[in-house]
Amino acid sequence: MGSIIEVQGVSKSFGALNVINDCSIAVEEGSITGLIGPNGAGKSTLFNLIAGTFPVSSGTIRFDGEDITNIPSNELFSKGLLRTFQIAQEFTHMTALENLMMVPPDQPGENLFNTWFRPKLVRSHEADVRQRALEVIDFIGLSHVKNELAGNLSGGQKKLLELGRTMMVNAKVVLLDEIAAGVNRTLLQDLVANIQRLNQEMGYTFLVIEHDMDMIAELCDPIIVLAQGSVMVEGTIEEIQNNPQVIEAYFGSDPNESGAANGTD
Ligand SMILES: Nc1ncnc2c1ncn2[C@@H]1O[C@H](COP(=O)(O)OP(=O)(O)OP(=O)(O)O)[C@@H](O)[C@H]1O
Repeated sequence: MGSIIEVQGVSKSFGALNVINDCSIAVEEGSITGLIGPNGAGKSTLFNLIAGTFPVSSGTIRFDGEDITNIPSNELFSKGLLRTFQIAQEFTHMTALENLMMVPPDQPGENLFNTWFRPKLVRSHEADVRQRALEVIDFIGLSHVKNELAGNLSGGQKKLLELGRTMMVNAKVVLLDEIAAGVNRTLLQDLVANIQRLNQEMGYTFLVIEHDMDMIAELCDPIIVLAQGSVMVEGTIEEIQNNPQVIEAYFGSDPNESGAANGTD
């Protein structure tokens, strides 16, 4: 398979601060690609550029062969490029199931004409969406809390719900930004298993920013290491862990003191 995301020679500055410097990455379709790097390396900024949250200063970004440089995030969302950041704004006063049902864009119910003049169409569409939401909530293992308010879910359950929301639309690529943060080990295993299932069974491609190196090691191949806004090295977990440049970037000149490549920060 070819690349589904291609970042070519992208730079981004905030005022005088050059955060992304002539950066090029390619994300293979069907992969779970990791993006790691020391604090301040520019990982989140690169995500924001890919997801259309910030405009690039220069360079091009392609998604599924199409030039998407500076296309706004809502348009990318409908093309199937999703970032959990934008779907994390779950409505805390709504139930877990309702949160899933809120996701599909262009619901007939949102159209005034349909609501007033074609109520049957709205009702049947709602029934389809509800059925889909029930399947998704079962898939992610949250059926037992489907009627719980989203605000009452644990941190890990919210992350699973965020992942579930990507299943309500036809996602092709999902950008996961530190999804393991604050999630307990049991739910982390559920998250990992669900990401792998979405990858294998539904063909999702993932680009994953993660500080949890166990999760990176379990999930990601290849792994791209970003340092000072450019790619330092790309490879398997073994290649990354044994790369002297990576060890230097993370731990400075004396890796042995820090227990190299096991806890990134
Ligand atoms: N909107 C912004 N305006 C100005 N500077 C910014 C902005 N966003 C990020 N930066 C700066 O860009 C640099 C890279 O930040 P970024 O969050 O992309 O790094 P990161 O690799 O994701 O770091 P971390 O691992 O700590 O999350 C930092 O120096 C940060 O202060």
